[in-house]
Amino acid sequence: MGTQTTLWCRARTTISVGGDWKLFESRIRKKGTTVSTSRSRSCFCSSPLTLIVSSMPYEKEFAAAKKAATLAARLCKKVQKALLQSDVHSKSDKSPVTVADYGSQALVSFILERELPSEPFSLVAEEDSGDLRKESGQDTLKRITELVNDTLASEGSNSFSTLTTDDVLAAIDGGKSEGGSVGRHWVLDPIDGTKGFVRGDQYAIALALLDEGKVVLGVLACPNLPLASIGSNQQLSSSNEVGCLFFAKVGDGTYMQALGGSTQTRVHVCDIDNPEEASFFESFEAAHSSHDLSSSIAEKLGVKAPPVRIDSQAKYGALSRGDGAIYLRFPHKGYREKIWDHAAGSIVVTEAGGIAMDAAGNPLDFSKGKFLDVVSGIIVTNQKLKASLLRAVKEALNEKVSSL
Ligand SMILES: Nc1ncnc2c1ncn2[C@@H]1O[C@H](COP(=O)(O)O)[C@@H](OP(=O)(O)O)[C@H]1O
Ligand SMILES: [Mg+2]
Ligand SMILES: [Mg+2]
Ligand SMILES: [Mg+2]
Repeated sequence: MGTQTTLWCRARTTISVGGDWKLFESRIRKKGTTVSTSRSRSCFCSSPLTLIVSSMPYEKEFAAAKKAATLAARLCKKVQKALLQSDVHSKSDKSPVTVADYGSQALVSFILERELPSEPFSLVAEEDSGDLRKESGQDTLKRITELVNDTLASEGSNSFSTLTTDDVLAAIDGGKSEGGSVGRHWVLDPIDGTKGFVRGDQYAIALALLDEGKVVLGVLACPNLPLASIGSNQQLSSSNEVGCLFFAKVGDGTYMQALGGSTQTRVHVCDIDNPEEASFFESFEAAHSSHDLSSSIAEKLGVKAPPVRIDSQAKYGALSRGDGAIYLRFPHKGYREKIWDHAAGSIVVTEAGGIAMDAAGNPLDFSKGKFLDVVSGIIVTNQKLKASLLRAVKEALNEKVSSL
């Protein structure tokens, strides 16, 4: 728990805020006091104001998020090891969903609500319980409930009573919030990269917290991601240990540890400034992101290494520790990105020194509800490659338009 300081501001006062200064400013403005602030973090209040400044904001939330994502990863690993055909279903949009997607969502929703009882709970999550409430979904619901209870029991804590199928449905539907720019909202992708999960490849449990529309913390559990680098320019490592947990809190940097538990290490994006030395990540699925467009961008930049194609936000995690220098994502026409596919990943990369933006260079705006409206695509890189990458993207997009 962080320490809290109460300040009584009458005139110009210097205060120090651990965390996001901009967010802090907007908060005090909302309280109806005019506050002018400067970069030196001094503020002048138009009326007396009590400021409660926590030196470690979001600390409880961060701990709860790490716990929830780690347990959800345990559930997913168990299912992936012995995935049965009957565990995989098709949603109304024909995309796959498995008992592990539902189980992970129920578990994370349940744990967050239990661990943070004094906070209003709002969760924007990918799955809903519609199909599980039908007659045809009853066996699947029982299997999910078993998985959730087994995972809670494996945690060794006796504080959880066994959940019923109704509890599981309610926990899944805890994720029905629409998000937005007011207050706090958790954002969850219970399994990002379900297609990768079903194939036995990469996937991630991605959990983030929005405060006033900004991502303030993010956790990415990547059960199949090697602890050693996976960039295409890397030497093969002697270690084949897999399972990474990335976590980032605004203003505090990004850290990685083994999912099984280990000391945490601070990670940074790579500092490559010569695009020829850069390697890039993209979706494994060509249906999710145009491989043709990314190869045209890579060619313009002079990138020599072949693309690293993996599923899920594990790409953001890998980039945050410098495995590669660029992540390109260009969905096909008509697709609208969802916030849960990028919220956790974006803070993991930005706190590691990188930038996540749309193809026009605009910052990603998570404050507009479930959807993330972006111009043309999403690109992620380090500060040094930003300008040349944006130029190459612009050229490649223009060529694509003129060839139509
Ligand atoms: N046609 C499409 N274009 C772009 N993204 C898509 C898509 N269909 C599904 N997706 C999203 O791509 C995510 C996986 O990203 P990646 O390609 O990086 O592995 C999916 O997350 P889920 O697996 O959580 O559904 C899904 O939200
Ligand atoms: Mg997803
Ligand atoms: Mg998902
Ligand atoms: Mg999905």
